[in-house]
Amino acid sequence: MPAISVDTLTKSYGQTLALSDLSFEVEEGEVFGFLGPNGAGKSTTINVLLDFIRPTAGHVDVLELDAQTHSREIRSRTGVLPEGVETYDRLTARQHLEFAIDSKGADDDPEKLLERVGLHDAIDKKAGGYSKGMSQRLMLAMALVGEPELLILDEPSTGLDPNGAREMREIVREESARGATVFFSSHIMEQVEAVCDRVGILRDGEMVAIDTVAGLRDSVGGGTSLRVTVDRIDDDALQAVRSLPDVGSATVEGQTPPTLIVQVDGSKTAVLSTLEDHGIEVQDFATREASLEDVFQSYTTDTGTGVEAR
Ligand SMILES: Nc1ncnc2c1ncn2[C@@H]1O[C@H](COP(=O)(O)OP(=O)(O)OP(=O)(O)O)[C@@H](O)[C@H]1O
Repeated sequence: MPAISVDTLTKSYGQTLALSDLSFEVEEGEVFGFLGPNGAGKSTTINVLLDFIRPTAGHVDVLELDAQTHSREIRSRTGVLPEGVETYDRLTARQHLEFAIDSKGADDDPEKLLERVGLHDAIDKKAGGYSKGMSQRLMLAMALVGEPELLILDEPSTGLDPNGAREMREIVREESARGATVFFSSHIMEQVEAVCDRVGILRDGEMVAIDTVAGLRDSVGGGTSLRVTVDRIDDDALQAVRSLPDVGSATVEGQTPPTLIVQVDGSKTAVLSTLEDHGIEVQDFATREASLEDVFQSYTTDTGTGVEAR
């Protein structure tokens, strides 16, 4: 049973087409990573799920309810960590939590929730004095109120240090273990890679890929990334590398010296010899397993090859 079902969703802001015929589903109990570069439409999608904005066309169900006509019930069963921090300067963490618990009709213990997010020491301090990371932790504690069936986290790692980011991942895992569905937008690949069952990559308002992390890696070439430092590069040589049967994508990173990042499934020597056939000197090369970062790059930059067309 899908927890979120987005069907041919289109949203225009005047002349700007933010979402174009977007369709996807998030299964109940799944941790779903929603990735995309700035301006791809992630926040717009989240705002439609919560009925903060209305679609231009299409239909969205959340927890099997129509997102537009049942938004109150959906919000009462959903925990939301919105983009940007919206704490009240004059209220303490405890007061924020009491407010959230009251408005959801829940009976959580504010102290326990703040302990979970590592903010227990600041429980009676006013949020006006909080760092960005502390405010983010507070917002996460508020999202957890009432053991929601669905958690919608918009860029949850914003402002968190590495410890905070790790704790956030642990909380996502715990929430998933108790059966919650987690929908989580990010452009931080490591976060997504570490916790998500499936990932959708949004680009210019369209879903360009949706799969498990392993599946996405395979789709860009068997999971190996070859990094080749060359003395120079030209379009002919780049195209020749891209047309090799085992190459998923090839991008140029940096110019002094130029470095090619090639997703390759199979023979790496073919890449090196193709470059040399074009009179290009290979100065250095290294291979590593493709990270989700490589996958993201190949789906969201124009310099990748036709993975989008697959
Ligand atoms: N209120 C608005 N009015 C006009 N255009 C908007 C509005 N909100 C978003 N847009 C446009 O819609 C597109 C999608 O924006 P959106 O904020 O949904 O992307 P995003 O993927 O969340 O980006 P980011 O990662 O930067 O938060 C962008 O082109 C943006 O400029």
